[in-house]
Amino acid sequence: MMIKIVKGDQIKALDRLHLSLSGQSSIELMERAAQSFCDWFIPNHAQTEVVSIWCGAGNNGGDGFAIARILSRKGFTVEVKCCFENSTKLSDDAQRNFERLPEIIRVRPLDDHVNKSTVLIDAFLGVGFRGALKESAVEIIEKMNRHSAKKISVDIPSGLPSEELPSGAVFLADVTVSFAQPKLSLLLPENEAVVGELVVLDIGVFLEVYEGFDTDFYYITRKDIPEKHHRFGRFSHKGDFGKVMLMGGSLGKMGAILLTGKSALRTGSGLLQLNIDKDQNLIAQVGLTEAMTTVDEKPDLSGIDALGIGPGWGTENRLEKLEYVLENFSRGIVLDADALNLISKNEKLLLKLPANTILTPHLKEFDRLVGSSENQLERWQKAKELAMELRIIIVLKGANTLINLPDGRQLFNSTGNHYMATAGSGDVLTGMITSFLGQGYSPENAAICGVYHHGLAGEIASKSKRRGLIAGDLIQTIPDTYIELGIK
Ligand SMILES: NC(=O)C1=CN([C@@H]2O[C@H](COP(=O)(O)OP(=O)(O)OC[C@H]3O[C@@H](n4cnc5c(N)ncnc54)[C@H](O)[C@@H]3O)[C@@H](O)[C@H]2O)[C@@H](O)CC1
Ligand SMILES: Nc1ncnc2c1ncn2[C@@H]1O[C@H](COP(=O)(O)OP(=O)(O)O)[C@@H](O)[C@H]1O
Ligand SMILES: [K+]
Repeated sequence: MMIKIVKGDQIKALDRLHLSLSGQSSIELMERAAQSFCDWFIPNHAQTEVVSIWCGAGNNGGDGFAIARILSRKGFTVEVKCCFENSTKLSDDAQRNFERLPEIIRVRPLDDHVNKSTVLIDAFLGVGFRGALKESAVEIIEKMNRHSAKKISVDIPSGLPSEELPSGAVFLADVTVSFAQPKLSLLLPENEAVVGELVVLDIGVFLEVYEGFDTDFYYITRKDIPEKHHRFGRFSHKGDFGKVMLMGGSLGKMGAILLTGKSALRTGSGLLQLNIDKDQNLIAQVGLTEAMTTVDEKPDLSGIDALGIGPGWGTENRLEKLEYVLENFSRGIVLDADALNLISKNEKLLLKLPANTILTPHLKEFDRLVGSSENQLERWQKAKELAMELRIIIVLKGANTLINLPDGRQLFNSTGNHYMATAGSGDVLTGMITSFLGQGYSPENAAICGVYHHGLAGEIASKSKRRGLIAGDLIQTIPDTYIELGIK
């Protein structure tokens, strides 16, 4: 069961359902949210930081008061800035947490001067924000934005609607720490400057609770992955791990298909065959000793469990070969890079794609396929429609890669980081997804596991490599992703 990305205005109902199922009280859930925030905050910040928490009158403010209490008890210097008039009635849970503020915390009224804090936490408006901002709220947001401190939003930046782009003043966060599930607007690239780094914290909302909510958007988390993996036994042999064929590479671009091939092997493929140009055979054989090669224009596809096509391939004189494959193979195909570019130039190929073919375009490749979009929301919609119409899977790559399934579900990935924006990292993904297909995973699970492990490899590798991360590091780190997830 996967977390759904429930709309902002459904979150209250979601909470109610969780509370009735769990027997928890709303104040306990708020405490859990505040505690999770602090569990993330404390190891990432020195105790010498001076923290100013700007709290509104709703439950977002309630989170802020609870965070203030917990951080103060942990030794941080904390002050609370009340972003409401004295006469304002606070929400019940906000009021209770306001009353629980320890005396050591300085509580500043709305009109008090700006202080010398080094971290500003925005707990002013959360998902309960509706309509146009009141003038007084605009002033508060602008005041927060002028502050030179590091800026962290609780749940969502104040003024940002849950599903759209901001239409007025909005808090500009360096980091947004969201609870339970990311709100859709946090995943829009257009909102990057508003959201900053995105952290999503599990606050223990029961997964069953999500079932009744109507949305096609899902969020893939760590919990979803182990159950999707196949188990292999003591008597498993290399045939059980699948035989994959990869087509790609061309003069000057052999590296791409070699990366894809190494990635497939590291992901667990039993047998790998590279189909490459005849004059590039030596490079392939020397570059990847574990692989077999074929140089046939119409290679024998019998016995192949999955095919990955496109990295480094070029589009010159490839049309006939791609048609041959699409007409003669339907066991599991991943199309990437130049295979996608070839389809963009020959749209009729789209109609030849066997059901459940996996396409892995980055944004530009996707736009080449379907035409440009005004914004990311429109692009997501087009990806969904195309996947449904052709009964295929479209893996729209980028931060929070979006997997579009034939039944209309759209799954956002939660792993990965910007250090993965380096040449060849998409080729690595193609190898991983093809490998899982070859190991007998359903196309949906191959796409999910491929994308999740790929991003996780990026996270693990970037701990030591940072900006120096290259695609080869991702490949070397694939085995660590199995260890990290406890998959044998
Ligand atoms: N499952 C969850 O997601 C949980 C959510 N909690 C928190 O609860 C928040 C939602 O709380 P609420 O529903 O009380 O709402 P918020 O606190 O987000 O917003 C309500 C407040 O915003 C003001 N407001 C709304 N629209 C405005 C406008 N246009 N201009 C100026 N002011 C405006 C209201 O007057 C009210 O004071 C979440 O964002 C999160 O921080 C947590 O406490 C517990 C668990
Ligand atoms: N900012 C980012 N955050 C997370 N993942 C990213 C980011 N930038 C790129 N990636 C991932 O890296 C890969 C890049 O693929 P692609 O653009 O095809 O690269 P190449 O063509 O060089 O192989 C994709 O899987 C993408 O999701
Ligand atoms: K906020």
